This record gives sequence, structure tokens and C-alpha cells, in this order.
Amino acid sequence: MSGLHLRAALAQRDLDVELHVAPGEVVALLGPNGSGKSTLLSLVAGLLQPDAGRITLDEDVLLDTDAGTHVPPHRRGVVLLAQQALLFPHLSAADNVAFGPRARGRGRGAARAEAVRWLDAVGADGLGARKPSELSGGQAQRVAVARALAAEPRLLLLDEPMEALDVAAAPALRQLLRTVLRTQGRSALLVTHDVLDALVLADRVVVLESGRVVESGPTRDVLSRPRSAFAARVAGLNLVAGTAVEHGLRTTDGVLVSGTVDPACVAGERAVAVFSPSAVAVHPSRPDGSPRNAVEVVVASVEPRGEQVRVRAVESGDGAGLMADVTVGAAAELELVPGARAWFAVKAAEVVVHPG
Ligand SMILES: Nc1ncnc2c1ncn2[C@@H]1O[C@H](COP(=O)(O)OP(=O)(O)OP(=O)(O)O)[C@@H](O)[C@H]1O
Repeated sequence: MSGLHLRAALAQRDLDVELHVAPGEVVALLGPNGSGKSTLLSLVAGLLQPDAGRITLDEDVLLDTDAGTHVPPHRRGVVLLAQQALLFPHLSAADNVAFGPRARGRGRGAARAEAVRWLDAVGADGLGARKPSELSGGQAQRVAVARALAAEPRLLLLDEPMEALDVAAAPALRQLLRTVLRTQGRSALLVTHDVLDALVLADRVVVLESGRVVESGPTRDVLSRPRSAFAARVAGLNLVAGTAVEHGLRTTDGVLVSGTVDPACVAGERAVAVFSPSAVAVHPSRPDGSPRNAVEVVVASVEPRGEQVRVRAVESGDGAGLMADVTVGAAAELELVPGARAWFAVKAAEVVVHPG
């Protein structure tokens, strides 16, 4: 058995969960407030004890309530990166990062050298001499990431690491985490409220509701075809997979989807185009005029959603499974019923292409 295996029940938090993170896998935990996401991370980190359960990481038993095993947090080989950077206030940034290597028995010089390397890797070079009180929120979070990674955890626990950052700083940290998690094949369990974090960082999504796993699967499947109420609420986005090209992506069927390309995309590598169903216009025939992404679809279903109706395309062809939100009037006028043909169009400005 390898990777993380967890089975835990904690009545006080109404939690009863089984979870697996494979070696090198990044799993995003999604769920409403109070669904138990942070509690789960605390159990893995060893900050909380379940009433009953067993947690193993690779060949090590971290917890076994039957056998009375409880490995303390600092000997679990896991690191928890919280919303707030939680750096040691009296140590410089470099000493904060060197703390992990020192704890692993590295000499002062070697630990320092590792700290410099990690600060460099997270784009915080030049900040090593500063105390945490002299860092901005974004800088402190970068240093915290460096400190977490320098500890060489077997599993990285991320509790909404982007939450405390302003909107301007979040994309840079997201990209940094992506680079680190992908290139180094790190295993991680990521708690997030943000679909984009899950999409960009995670291989798999696990949805918690009321302390139970209600859905799990590859990120794109869960986000594009959500089965749980929560996933449907947070996701419900159109996702089109393909390969990044200069101004968008190309699907495996050769269809070009134009959009704004995230700078983290590399041409020729896997990417996913994301756009909201409300950005999709529906036409009876091929729309002309401004350059748009347009595809002919066969309507699979038409479901009321408040003031609007959601039109879903059949699961085959170029526009497989795409969704469009239109007014009730438009749906009637266009005679959008299952089996009908229609054109879905979305402006390039409404499409964002992310690494996939
Ligand atoms: N320190 C605590 N003491 C007692 N109960 C707690 C404590 N922290 C959380 N809980 C309860 O445990 C349950 C799970 O909470 P938890 O914080 O794990 O949820 P979460 O999914 O991380 O929520 P959020 O998205 O709001 O951070 C909730 O019912 C919550 O009220």
C-alpha cells in the first residue's frame, strides 16, 4: 500500500470519511462551509484524533485507534500550509525556510543553502534577511510555501493557501504551486473553495458534504458533469480539453477554440478551455459577424434554472456536453427541445484557457 490511506470517524465533528491519495497525486477537497474539509486535514496532520480510524502514509501507520498508534504531527512526514503563513515571527525568512532541513539534521551551512535555493524557487529571493513582519501577505505566503517544501514532506496539506491573498497575488501563487506539484511529483491534499484551484492544481476532486464523501473523480469529470448538489453549484462550467496553441486550444478532433491563454500554458501541452454557460449564445444557424467560436450541436436536454433554461448538448460531436443558459423566451423561439439542432457560439473574450 502506498500513498495516503485514511479511514476516520469523529462524532463531535459529524465526520465519517474514507480517502486515498496516490503517490504523486494532487487531490482537491471541495465542499460547503462546515463540511469537514479542515477537520480532515487536521486528522492527517495529527492535530486531531478521530474516535475510530486508521491512517497510513506509504508503509507507515500514522494512526490506528484499534492498536493505540498515534504518531505525533512532527514525525508524520506531512506539512500543513494554512491560509495564514504562520511563519516564526522571530526568525528571518531564510531561517524559517532552513528550519525543516535543520530539523532533518542538516548542518547550518547546508540548511542555509537549501533555504536560498527554495526561496529562489518560489520567487522570494532577496527576501531571506527579512523578518515576517517586514513581508507583504503574498511574500509571506511564498516564504511559507518555500518552508513547507524545504521540509520535504511526503504529503503536502494545503488549506486554502490562496485565501488570504489579494486577487492580484493569487494567480502567481497558484502557478507556483502548480509548477512545484507537477514538476516534482508531490502528493498533496488541497482544501479549496475555488474551482480554478481544483482545475489548475488537482488530478482528482473529492466532494464532502456533512462530513461524508458524496462524489469523487477526475477533476474535469466532476466539474463538467457534477453529480452532487455542491459540485453542480460551484462548477457548472463548460470545459473543453485539448492542446494549448497560441491563441487558444485545439481539441483532439482538431477544432480550434479561441480564448485568452493563461501564461502558465505551454504550447503543445494539455490545456482546458473554460467558459460559463451564460456566455454561450444559441442560434438557429451558423452565426456570422464577429469572429466567434461556434459549433453545431444536437440538444440533449432543456432544464429550467430560475429565470433561464439550461440547454445541454448531446455527449458526442464537437460540442459534446456543452451547456448554454438562455431565457425561457429564447428557448421557445428557437424551438430548443431534445433532438433539435442549434448552433452554440461563445466569444473568444469569454473563454479562458488554463493548463490542463
Ligand atoms: N474547533 C472546533 N470545535 C468544535 N467543532 C468544530 C471546530 N471546528 C470546526 N468544527 C465543526 O466541525 C464541522 C466541520 O468543520 P470544518 O472546519 O472541518 O469544515 P470546513 O469544510 O473546513 O469548513 P470551511 O469551508 O468553513 O472552512 C463543522 O460542523 C464545524 O462546526
